[in-house]
Amino acid sequence: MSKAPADCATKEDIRAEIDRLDGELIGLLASRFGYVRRMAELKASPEEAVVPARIDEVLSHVAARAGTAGLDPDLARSLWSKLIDWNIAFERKAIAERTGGN
Ligand SMILES: O=C(O)C(=O)C[C@]1(C(=O)O)C=C[C@@H](O)C=C1
Repeated sequence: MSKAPADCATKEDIRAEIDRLDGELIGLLASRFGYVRRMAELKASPEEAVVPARIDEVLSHVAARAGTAGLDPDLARSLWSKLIDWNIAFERKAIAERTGGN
């Protein structure tokens, strides 16, 4: 059973909770990536991988939600920027391989 931070009495307790949450985060990130993979199948050319307006929207959303949740909005922006950069590179490559473009 999971323990709230205040109920953790030892460093081991805390690390067990961190490991549990990291596992959940990986599962969520893998689910998110499933949609990115599908998005790459629907885009017609590698140039479509970068969608600046949508990137701004996603970063604004996560920063706002982080702030509400008590997490630093800059941390959320930084993590999602990295994630989106990686997704863009993935999409570019996947679309180029499928269409023969570059
Ligand atoms: O919304 C898209 O078009 C996506 O491909 C998803 C996503 C993202 O990871 O959220 C990835 C790349 C785009 O430049 C913008 C957003």
